[in-house]
Amino acid sequence: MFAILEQSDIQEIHFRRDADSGLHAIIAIHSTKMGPALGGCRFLTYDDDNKAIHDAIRLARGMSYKAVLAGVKQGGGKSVIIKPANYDPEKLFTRFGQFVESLNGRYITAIDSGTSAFEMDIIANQTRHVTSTSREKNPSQFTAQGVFEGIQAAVYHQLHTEHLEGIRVALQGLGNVGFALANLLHEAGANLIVSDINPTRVKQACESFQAEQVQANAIYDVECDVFAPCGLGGIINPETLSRLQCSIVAGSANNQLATAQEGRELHQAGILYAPDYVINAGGLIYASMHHASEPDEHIHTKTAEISQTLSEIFEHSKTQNKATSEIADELAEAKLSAISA
Ligand SMILES: NC(=O)c1ccc[n+]([C@@H]2O[C@H](COP(=O)([O-])OP(=O)(O)OC[C@H]3O[C@@H](n4cnc5c(N)ncnc54)[C@H](O)[C@@H]3O)[C@@H](O)[C@H]2O)c1
Repeated sequence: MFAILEQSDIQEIHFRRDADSGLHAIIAIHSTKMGPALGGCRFLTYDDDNKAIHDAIRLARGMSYKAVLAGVKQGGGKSVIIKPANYDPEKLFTRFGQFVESLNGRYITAIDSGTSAFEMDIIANQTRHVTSTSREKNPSQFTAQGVFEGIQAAVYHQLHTEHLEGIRVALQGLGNVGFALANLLHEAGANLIVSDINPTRVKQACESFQAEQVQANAIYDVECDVFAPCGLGGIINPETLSRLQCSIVAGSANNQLATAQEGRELHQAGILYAPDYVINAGGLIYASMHHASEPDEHIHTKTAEISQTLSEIFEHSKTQNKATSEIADELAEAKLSAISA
């Protein structure tokens, strides 16, 4: 286990099992150097426990990198609850809230795939170290806004146009972020090709945004300007990469690259990749700054800085002929190591 922690430079990992509620939860904390670790709570089914542990670890590190490049005073953390076949949400998330509380504020939880304000409200009865409850705005709106502006920056850099009118965007995943992003893109005049494993979401997107639909696995083959992954991670992998017919990959999903190698290969293929943890920082910015009672205008200003950071990464990638994913990692690591422990 320590080898795994060392590999990802993880500071702490906590486990909680509760037989009564069926809770099997993991909280990974990458670093608290910049402040309490903040990161969402995933509630998904996993084939085996190791996959859940790896998810928590990888995502926690991404949160540190995300926070330091977004300029918010948080460390990186993530939690995963392995979704049981049968469960009472009130009981399960009450126990999880107690787990979060037991860490005395070193970890602050938030929504992520599989959780919503409903679960956060249950957690909030047990701890104040929680964001994105129903008393707050949905952070996904801020994530979508940041991704939208990041796509604009990528299109400007790669296609030399300031407008999204007529730009073809293949959007994978129409959940909290994907659907809000589709709305913004549609309003800006982009043409959408969408996929989701949930047919209801696809139908809604087709009706609302005059989007074309493709089967979930066919989204990689769509000829487009931008491929926007907004579902789950690991979708840029040896099987999918050679199929991509886009100029830009820019979406909200965390850990889009299966390995660092795919980042290099995208660069070699001339596809501009907007590093996931940079472009999708809007939700973290909102959660962090709202938790610290900062006014909305400061939150919007900070969210708008995402596209500036991306533009700098794109420029460095061009001048150094290096993958954007490597440039972003180097930038985040340099900033993190400049902060004293
Ligand atoms: N919500 C946020 O503010 C936020 C912030 C940063 C990063 N993210 C990341 O963005 C991604 C989406 O987040 P979300 O909150 O919208 O999650 P969500 O669970 O609301 O939506 C995910 C959507 O993807 C769909 N999906 C799953 N597998 C798919 C597949 N193979 N093909 C097509 N669609 C598929 C699901 O049916 C669902 O509609 C996740 O990777 C999440 O970690 C979200």
